[in-house]
Amino acid sequence: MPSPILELKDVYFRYERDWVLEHIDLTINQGQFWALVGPNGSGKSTMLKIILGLLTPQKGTVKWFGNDRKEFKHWEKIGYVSQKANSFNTGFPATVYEVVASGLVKKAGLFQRIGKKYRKDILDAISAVGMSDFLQRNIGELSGGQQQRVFIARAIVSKPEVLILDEPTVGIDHQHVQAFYQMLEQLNKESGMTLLLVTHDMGAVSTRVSHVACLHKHLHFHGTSNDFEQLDQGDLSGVYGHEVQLLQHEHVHEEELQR
Ligand SMILES: Nc1ncnc2c1ncn2[C@@H]1O[C@H](COP(=O)(O)OP(=O)(O)OP(=O)(O)O)[C@@H](O)[C@H]1O
Repeated sequence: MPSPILELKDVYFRYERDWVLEHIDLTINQGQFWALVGPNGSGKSTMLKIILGLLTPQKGTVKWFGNDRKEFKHWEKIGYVSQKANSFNTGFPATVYEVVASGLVKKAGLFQRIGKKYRKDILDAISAVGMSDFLQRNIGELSGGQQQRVFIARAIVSKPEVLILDEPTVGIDHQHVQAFYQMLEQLNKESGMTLLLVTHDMGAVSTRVSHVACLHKHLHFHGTSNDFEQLDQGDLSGVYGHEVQLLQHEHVHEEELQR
């Protein structure tokens, strides 16, 4: 039996009068690679905040590693790369090596020098995201996609068991997006790290991930990516109504808008 890492049971959440999330049941097991997809306003960020313990659902339970969220203390097991990572201040004077090393501050202690002891961990994390050739490069000199890889290295250098990524491809140009997903796939397969990727880009991820959850207030589908691929257009329209077109072609629209 695979061990559940994250379990949401019958979760409901509202900010004001209307429910934003209703009856959410989701179990993520060790080693799985999940995509949480949904159109704008479907509740992805809200669900993420609940998962990260930043919001408390009015109903239902959230368990991490079998422990109720309120009793769960081992947040170091969870790595998180926020959407904001790719709007990094490009004037910040730190090298790739230093940015990744800063991911160890909690583990090594703020006032302790992150010395030789952790050098291998830092180099391994940088290598896992394919950035070994840029060790001494200033972070501000890198492209959006390269910066995002460095932030993932910073999140994984302390060896979390789960990595959560919120719309990680937003600042990445179109031709590098597939290489970026490939890197995540490798991270999942080679190190067995459990991944949860939040995105509205359903078409781009469904072949890379092992599982898909489609959110639009409810979880309309959650299961393996193979089962997801079997859903036909009609089923998807049933899930998202008119928004299915937007979901599948949003990246094209974005490109057109930039022209
Ligand atoms: N702080 C808040 N107060 C009130 N309503 C909110 C708040 N944050 C979000 N909402 C509402 O909750 C619903 C879900 O929003 P949420 O940001 O979770 O969706 P999302 O899928 O992450 O959207 P996007 O892809 O645009 O980021 C929306 O109707 C939104 O307007």
